Parts: sequence; C-alpha cells; structure tokens
Amino acid sequence: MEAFCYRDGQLFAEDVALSAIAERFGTPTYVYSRAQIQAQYQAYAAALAGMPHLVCFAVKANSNLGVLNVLARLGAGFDIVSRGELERVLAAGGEPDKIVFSGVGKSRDDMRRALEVGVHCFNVESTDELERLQQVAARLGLIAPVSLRVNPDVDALTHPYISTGLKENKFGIAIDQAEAAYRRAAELPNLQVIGVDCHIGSQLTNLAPFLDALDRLLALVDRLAAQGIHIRHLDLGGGLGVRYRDEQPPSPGDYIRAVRQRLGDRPLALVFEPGRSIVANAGVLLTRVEYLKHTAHKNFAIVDAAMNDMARPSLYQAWMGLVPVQPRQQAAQHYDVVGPICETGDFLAKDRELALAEGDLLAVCSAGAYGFVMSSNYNTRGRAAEVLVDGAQAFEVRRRETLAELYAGESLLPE
Ligand SMILES: Cc1ncc(COP(=O)(O)O)c(C=O)c1O
Ligand SMILES: N[C@@H](CCCC[NH3+])C(=O)O
Repeated sequence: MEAFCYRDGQLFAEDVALSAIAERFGTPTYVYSRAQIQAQYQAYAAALAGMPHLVCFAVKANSNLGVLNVLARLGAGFDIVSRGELERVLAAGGEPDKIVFSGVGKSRDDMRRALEVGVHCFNVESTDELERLQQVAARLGLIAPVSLRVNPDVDALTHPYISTGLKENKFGIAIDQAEAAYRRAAELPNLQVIGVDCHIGSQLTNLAPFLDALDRLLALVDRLAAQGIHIRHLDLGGGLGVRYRDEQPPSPGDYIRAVRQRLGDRPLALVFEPGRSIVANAGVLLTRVEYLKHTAHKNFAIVDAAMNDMARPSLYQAWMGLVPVQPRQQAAQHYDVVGPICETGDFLAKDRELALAEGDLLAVCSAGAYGFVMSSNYNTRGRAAEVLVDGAQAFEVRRRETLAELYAGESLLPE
C-alpha cells in the first residue's frame, strides 16, 4: 500500500493533506500512517502464520507511544535495548511476555526491572552478562529466560556503521565460543536457556547474508541438541532493508518463506525483530522552506528541519527522498536542502532538482525509522512534533517541545 500519495495536486498522508497538518501542527513535524504500519506488521505476521512465532518490533527504530500502541493492539512483541524502552512499551500497552531484551550493556537495574515485569527473553551478549544475570535473578528468586546472541561473522553488505555481525563488531558471542557459553548457561540455576539469537546488521537488501547466518545458527542448534541443550526458538533479529531510492529489498514474505524452508523438521519457534521495515516508509518529515539562497556556485534551500531532527543524511551520507508537498509548474533548479544548524554537515539532501519558493512545504520520505528517535536539541532547537494519521483523522502523538522545556532541569551555580 502507498500511504503517501498525490491527489488534487498535493501530497496526502492517507486521507489527510500534509498542508493541513502543517497548518494545524506547524513544522517540522513527523507524520506517520497507521495503515502503513499495520500493513507492514501484517506482512510479517501473515508469513509466519501456522507456526509459533513472535514479531518483536525494534523499539529503537521509532519509540513514539502512539506508534507502539498501534503495534501493541495488533499483538506485536517488542525488542528493547534499555530500561527506557521497556517503560515505553509498557506505557503503550505492550505485553511483557512478548518482549525480548537485547543490547551489550544491560545494567543490573535493567535486568531487575525486566525480571520483575516478566519479559519473554534476555538476548545475552557475553559470558560476563550471563553471570550478572544469574546473580540478579538469584537475588530476586526468579528464573531468567535466555537466548545467547551469537555473532556468526557474516558480512551484511551494508553501511559499516550499521553492520553488526562481523567478528570485529562489539555484538554477541563469537560463534566458535557459543557452545561453551551455552554449557555454562545450562549450569546456572537461575537461568533457563530457551533460544539462539543473532542480528547481523540493518538495511540489508539481499537475502544471502541472512541465510548464511541462519545456516550457521541451525548447525549450532543441532550441535547443542547433541549435547542435551534443546533450543526452543530462533531469533533472527531485524535488518530487512527498505527502498529509499532504487534498492529492491526482498519483502518480509519472501524472506520468511526462505527461512521456513531451511528449518526442516526442527521444532523451532521463530522470532524476528524488525524495525526499519515496519516503520520507515510509514513516515515523512514535513518541513517548510525558510529561505532560498543563490550563490555563484550553488543554490541552497534552507528549511526549518535540520540534522538535529533527521540525522541520517549527515551521519551516514544516507540518501533520502525529498518531495514538494504542493508541486509547482515552473522550471526546476538544483538545490542542496539544508537546515539552520551551524555545521556544513547539516543537510537533508544534496543536488536535488526542485521548483521552490519561500514558504513551500517539503516532505523527507521514508523518515518513519531512525528519524525522531535520533533527534537531539543541538543548537538548542526544540524537538519536532509527531502526528499519526488514521484515515481522515490526524492525532498529535507528541507535541512540539516548548522553549521552556529546552532548559528545564538545568540550574545556575549557587551564589
Ligand atoms: C539487536 C537488534 N535487533 C533489531 C534491530 C532492528 O533492525 P532494523 O531496523 O534494521 O530492522 C537492530 C538494529 O539494527 C538491532 O540492533
Ligand atoms: N540508525 C541507523 C540504523 C541503526 C540500526 C541499529 N542497530 C540508520 O538510521 O540507518
């Protein structure tokens, strides 16, 4: 489905014109489509029908309570990496026993709270973490369900900053040390081994690395079974890519069909932790042109969104689509679309052909994942509003940060 499309000469989110959203809520504003989030979640759930599974949305991709609530109502699970994400999921109505807890740096406090609420599984990333989890669980008199996150050493063929499954990355337990780690976990009285986990990177557009990692994990599951350690679920992480420009990533259905074929008759449940593929194309960042600046070398469109609102272009040189909300019938020019922040690296798009005037609205496409969640207050800019569209209705699911909030909690030195 296409949640964002042109009608009557302007861009709509479902049945709401983006110009009306800008009018009502101001800019910059993130706009999400409920129908698109639902459709992407259902693509995973439908492909997993008929077998035990959990689709755990990776909260890091978009942690807005409204968005999490849409997914919780569909019965989604959640993949979290911090206490903060845990509290968000609970506040949004997520079920604790569908939460998997990932991350290399879980504190004792993180573990305690997750044990108390009863998460589905801890994805443990080191042997020291196993020992710590044992201590915390023993003190509470509880049993911690665990998977070991295995680092299978496969090249995800993606940007180096978002590749996680190579032996030089900080994530997981090296696959050649995994069996010893499992034997240790099986000895610890307050741990219950239930799964194997891996996550090799993000924005993968090719199935081969996923299937390569899967083969290595299945071989490990078989070796563990021979030693009497029986794995109940396989968690393949997230990572499925989306189309930003001309990428042709496999669909969740194609991916899951290929995975199911390889399981054979092993009685394994499947867990996925998709983030980007659920929400990226369910969101845009709406921004307004403040100035057009023409120099001898370049044209700049200076807009009211900046790298503090959307970091991906500056941080990863990511190419993101950028389209006018109300296209003009006049000659286009080449523009660098930049924000007001005092850094040359503050750009949203470079060298785009656009017909623009001051005051025009633009939409940064595919901004629903790793957009608002990576925003900051750099240059003491307030964070954008977030709006969730459902059919003909638009709900402000996070209001714009106020000026007073920008320095709340800070204080002057005493006299
Ligand atoms: C452990 C883990 N699970 C899931 C995800 C979600 O990945 P993606 O948004 O690429 O689906 C990530 C981020 O890459 C991750 O680190
Ligand atoms: N922040 C990255 C994805 C990180 C994936 C997290 N493990 C991006 O915007 O592409």
